Amino acid sequence: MSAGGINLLRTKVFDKSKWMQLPRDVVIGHDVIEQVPAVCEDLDLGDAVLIISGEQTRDVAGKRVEALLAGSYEVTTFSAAAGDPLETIRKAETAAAGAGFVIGVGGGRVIDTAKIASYNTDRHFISVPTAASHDGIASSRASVPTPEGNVSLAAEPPIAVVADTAIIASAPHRLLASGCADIIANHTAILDWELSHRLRGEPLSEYALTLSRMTAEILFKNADLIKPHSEESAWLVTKALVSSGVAMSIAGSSRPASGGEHKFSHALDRLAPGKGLHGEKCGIGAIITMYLHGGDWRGIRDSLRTIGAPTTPAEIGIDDETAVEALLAARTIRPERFTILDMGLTPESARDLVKMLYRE
Ligand SMILES: NC(=O)C1=CN([C@@H]2O[C@H](COP(=O)(O)OP(=O)(O)OC[C@H]3O[C@@H](n4cnc5c(N)ncnc54)[C@H](OP(=O)(O)O)[C@@H]3O)[C@@H](O)[C@H]2O)C=CC1
Ligand SMILES: O=C(CO)COP(=O)(O)O
Ligand SMILES: [Zn+2]
Repeated sequence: MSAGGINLLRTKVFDKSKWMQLPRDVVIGHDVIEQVPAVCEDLDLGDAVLIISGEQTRDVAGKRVEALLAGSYEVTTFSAAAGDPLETIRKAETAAAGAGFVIGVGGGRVIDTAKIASYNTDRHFISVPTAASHDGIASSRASVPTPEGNVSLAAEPPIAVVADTAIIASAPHRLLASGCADIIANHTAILDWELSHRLRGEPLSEYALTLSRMTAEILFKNADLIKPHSEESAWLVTKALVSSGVAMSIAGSSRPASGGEHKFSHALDRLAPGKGLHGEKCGIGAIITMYLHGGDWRGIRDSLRTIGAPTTPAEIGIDDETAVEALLAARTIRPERFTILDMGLTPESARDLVKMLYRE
């Protein structure tokens, strides 16, 4: 296979390409909300800003951001009140179209609304999380519940993240514990990804996978340092959430942080709406998927307990039969995402798993 001394096998044209979108400024720490004007100035995003926040988070931090920017920018506000998410997104898009850039100040739902509205109107987006409850803080993905199930959408990656640990530490501890559970669930998300790679040839990103695993391991090892209303805990968890979001951005999908445990959580979103937080449901699901992978499921359960996150469906008001239904329905959510829950789970085995692993 050689011509004129050149090995033809080795001259194959390299035609891979990838576009990763990562935040430009990430500011984390005590009282950094005061840095929002400096960040906007640094990024030179225009004169008109739309600030999206929620009913509670507007009081927690949205109004402060409005006040900080009022002197220098034309400020409009949008309340992403809980309700039909798709309708809220459409209304947010209309508001975003009239502004130069968008700031989302709130929890996961508010950040996702701001992210999608920015993407669909081609506006830059700044993420100001008020709680360390989910790893969408810094990612280029959004997760939206629809009547057909939860969809993972491409969204505007934040050009900046401003995470004030004083605000995050004063949020209800349940939100921080939920964020920890979302990260701990990366352990099983990765195992599902590797399984799909081995069985189905799904491409793996070693960098995204390693970053996601490392993030989960750091949190897992430091579970006993996570305390309610501690700014140091808020710091540790927020950094982990940013890092997990970056892993998703590197992969160009939520695969490094979302496997069967997330599909179980999304099935519960539909079967038991309003019960439990996103990360809480993912952590509960990860106990079962880790057991099925033959891994340290007790370790997952114990670290969730240490952090103060729930470990059984009953703790979030979900009965065992609904959990069984969610385990079985998980495979119908994003069916192209192959996970351990696609490997022959039956109603009987799902019932046995729920009984055995969620005993107390
Ligand atoms: N893009 C991604 O990759 C990801 C997206 N998600 C999405 O994020 C959402 C879940 O986020 P999550 O944060 O758990 O839930 P929510 O955004 O629903 O927030 C839960 C509640 O906490 C309140 N809250 C937030 N911060 C504070 C605070 N500092 N003090 C007091 N109350 C506060 C919110 O108030 P308010 O009423 O003001 O909103 C809301 O009532 C889901 O929609 C999920 O799909 C989750 C993981 C990853
Ligand atoms: O929640 C996520 C990662 O933690 C995003 O995952 P989904 O794509 O399953 O919504
Ligand atoms: Zn998640």
